[in-house]
Amino acid sequence: MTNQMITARGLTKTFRAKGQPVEAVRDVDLAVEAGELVAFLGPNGAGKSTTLRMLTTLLPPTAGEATVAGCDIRLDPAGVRRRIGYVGQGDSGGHSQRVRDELHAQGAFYGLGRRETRVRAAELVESLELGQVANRQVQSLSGGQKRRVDIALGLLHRPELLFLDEPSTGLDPHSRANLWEHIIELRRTTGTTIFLTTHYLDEADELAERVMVMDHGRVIADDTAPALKQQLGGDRVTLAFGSASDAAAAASHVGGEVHGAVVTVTAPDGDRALPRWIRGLAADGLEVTAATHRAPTLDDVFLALTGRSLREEGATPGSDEAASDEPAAA
Ligand SMILES: Nc1ncnc2c1ncn2[C@@H]1O[C@H](COP(=O)(O)OP(=O)(O)OP(=O)(O)O)[C@@H](O)[C@H]1O
Repeated sequence: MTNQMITARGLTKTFRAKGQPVEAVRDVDLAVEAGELVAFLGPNGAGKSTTLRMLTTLLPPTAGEATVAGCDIRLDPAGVRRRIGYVGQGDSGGHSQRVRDELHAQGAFYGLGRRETRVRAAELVESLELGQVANRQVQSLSGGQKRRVDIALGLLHRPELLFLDEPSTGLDPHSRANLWEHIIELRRTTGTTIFLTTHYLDEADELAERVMVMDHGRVIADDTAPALKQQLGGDRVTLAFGSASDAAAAASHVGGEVHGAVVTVTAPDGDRALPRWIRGLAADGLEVTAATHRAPTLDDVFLALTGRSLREEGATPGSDEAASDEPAAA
């Protein structure tokens, strides 16, 4: 039997802005099992934060139902809040207290005894490597250190489930990698279920066990990153020719799209097809002057699903795995 940590059916949120309805989340179904690390990926305005805010009882749904950590979000919001940790987008930068005092205050907020709070705070200071800064004011810390303090605050009461809303946004690549190491280590040692939102394709791809892609308020894909890429991405092969007319003639053999003198083809086994195509085209007098092959990315998945690129929307700031489609010399 599976142990569901989050289930949602028909979750919907419609805001009103300037008298007009804004359908932020539309009829979303979710199922997250205990212990999973799930990334909710999508462009700005897709509805990720609104979904998280409903699941964490910060926002009432317009329609639909959800159970989080065994509690109904409408009937037992206090039960949900006791069992979850939530780290929103706003960071702890404004906090003027020292890190350790901030953690102790959080323990008191959750009704933990003084001794238990101190033990737990010390554990988190150690596991999130905050020892060096534990006596500094939170507002004096770096962005990455502040996010680690936020995560420690979210985990103080030992929640079964941790929601993180864009934990790494605004961090430099080194701090992002460091934060992720901590998140993964925490998950490994505590088994806490983690449900997070991100814009970063590379993070979702490499680190999450399951990726849910959201667009215009709907979940449009839900699987492991390799499965999504296999089903929807396909390898990207580009072939360059001496002229646009050669490219057009080649496309009639191999399919794909023509941009000037370059043909781009999406194929499940592009690496094996590429030498075959080059030989076949040469036999027809069409010389490939340059070629590339690359494995599919989650952006290809998003493109296949929506016809748009997440990158074009500027939704992947700092994404450092941007793959070029410019062909190199063959
Ligand atoms: N309080 C509100 N009133 C009106 N519209 C809202 C409100 N909150 C969110 N929206 C709208 O709902 C849609 C979804 O917003 P949401 O913040 O959930 O998206 P998101 O995927 O989390 O985006 P981001 O990645 O930028 O945080 C957007 O069109 C947003 O403008």
